[in-house]
Amino acid sequence: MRNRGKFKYFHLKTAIALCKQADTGLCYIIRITAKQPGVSIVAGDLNAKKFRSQMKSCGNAARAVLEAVFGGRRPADRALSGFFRENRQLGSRDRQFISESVYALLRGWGVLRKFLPEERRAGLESGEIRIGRVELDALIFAALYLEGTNLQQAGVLAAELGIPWPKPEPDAASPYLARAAALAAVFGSSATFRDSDLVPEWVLPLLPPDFPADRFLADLRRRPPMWLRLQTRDRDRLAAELQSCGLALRRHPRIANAFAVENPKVNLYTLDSFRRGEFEVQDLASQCIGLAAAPKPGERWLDACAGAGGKTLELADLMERTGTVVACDVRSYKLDDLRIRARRAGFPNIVTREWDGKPFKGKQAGGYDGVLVDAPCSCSGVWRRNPDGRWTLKPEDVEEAAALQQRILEAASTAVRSGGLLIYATCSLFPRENGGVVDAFLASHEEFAFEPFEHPLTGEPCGGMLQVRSFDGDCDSMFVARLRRKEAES
Ligand SMILES: C[S@@+](CC[C@H](N)C(=O)[O-])C[C@H]1O[C@@H](n2cnc3c(N)ncnc32)[C@H](O)[C@@H]1O
Repeated sequence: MRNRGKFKYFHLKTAIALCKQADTGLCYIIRITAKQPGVSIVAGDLNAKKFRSQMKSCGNAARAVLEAVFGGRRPADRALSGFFRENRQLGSRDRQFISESVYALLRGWGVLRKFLPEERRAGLESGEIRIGRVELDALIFAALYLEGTNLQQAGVLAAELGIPWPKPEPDAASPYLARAAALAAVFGSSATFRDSDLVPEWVLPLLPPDFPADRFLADLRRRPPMWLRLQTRDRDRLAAELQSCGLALRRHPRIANAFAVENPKVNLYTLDSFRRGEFEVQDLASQCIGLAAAPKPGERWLDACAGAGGKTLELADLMERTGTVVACDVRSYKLDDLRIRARRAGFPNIVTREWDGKPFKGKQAGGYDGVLVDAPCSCSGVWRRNPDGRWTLKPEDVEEAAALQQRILEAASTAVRSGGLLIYATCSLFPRENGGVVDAFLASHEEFAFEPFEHPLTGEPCGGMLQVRSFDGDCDSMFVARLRRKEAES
């Protein structure tokens, strides 16, 4: 750090510095040019006073989220929405910065936790101690620096905390690990880092044997884009309308209804097109489940684990609003959201029903052309969006999930008619919950067999089971199996 009159400079990169004007508190990212002595402002005027108050809220939010997550009370998304509900004075920019910082903290936790002394780390992760304010601010700075996306804020934080700007080794093979090492140097930590720090140690051995762990781990460093599924055939008109609202959209090359939002800064839920039910936010991997099921118009389908109905709506849309999709869930309150979504889009072919999770009887038994079982799972496939799950899931949870999935698949399969389809899906990456459950089911159900289908994202043939991976489409990861019940001999 250097003092020059009323400016203080904090070096960010070789030729980039953060400049804080002492009298006004305004901060600038500046470029120091060799040709033209002096400086040019390249980013922002960030008001340090405002930023300090934003940081205070950010620290409060981060503490509330870490305590909820590690105390086993609530997942991060719910803890953060709770914090925003209790702090209604926060504007949309504050919320965005807070949310980005808290998620950066959780995404990089495997690296960042190494900067804490062992005892404090253990106490914090077991929910027994509160994290100190300075410690928390330093971790937020480290999280922002590590991801390299909010460097201006990281620069101001470093200045406030008196942390020298880390200097990563230039031309390192992994800039991310180089930034982690540079942080360790400024924190006086002797920790060393590997890509695999981004998940607990037990995770990689449970992935499929040929799984490209390097690509999986690289994806865990950033969240996937938001994906929309358009629910109207008038796609060009809707895409143009969304673009005119300031959204930058990228259409998936193979799936006509799937659009990535490159700049999710607009509140989608306030748009007229959303109120008309013309699109839903649904990850690309999740959209693959409906496409693998490929229900036909006029058919009768059962969505046995419908929850808030993301896939129910997709099935109903693929059926061109004809036939019937019966949406069930053992937690009937979850169907409330589904009803609202179905009404908003005016689907005439969705009905909801409670289910006790037991085998179907009477007319329901064998009463459906297709049954979808989108089973509750470890959710390891959505760790890009919900990074806290990486730090709270235990190996025994995977075993428990597999046992539950087996029971649900067994019970739901009774609703498939002779010659009908049974689709099993999870948002897990672990074969124990995926192929393991399907193979065990088939071993005691000779009347079902795999049915090949096309990979919705690539068009490649799949032999009846598919793991959609995050790097197949910059999305979440999901598993799907397509089974057909053999025609009964008459
Ligand atoms: C992965 S979520 C479903 C998500 C939903 N299909 C969607 O696309 O939005 C799994 C659902 O299975 C339900 N479920 C069904 N049987 C269950 C059981 N025996 N125990 C726990 N959850 C069960 C959960 O309530 C939950 O809503």
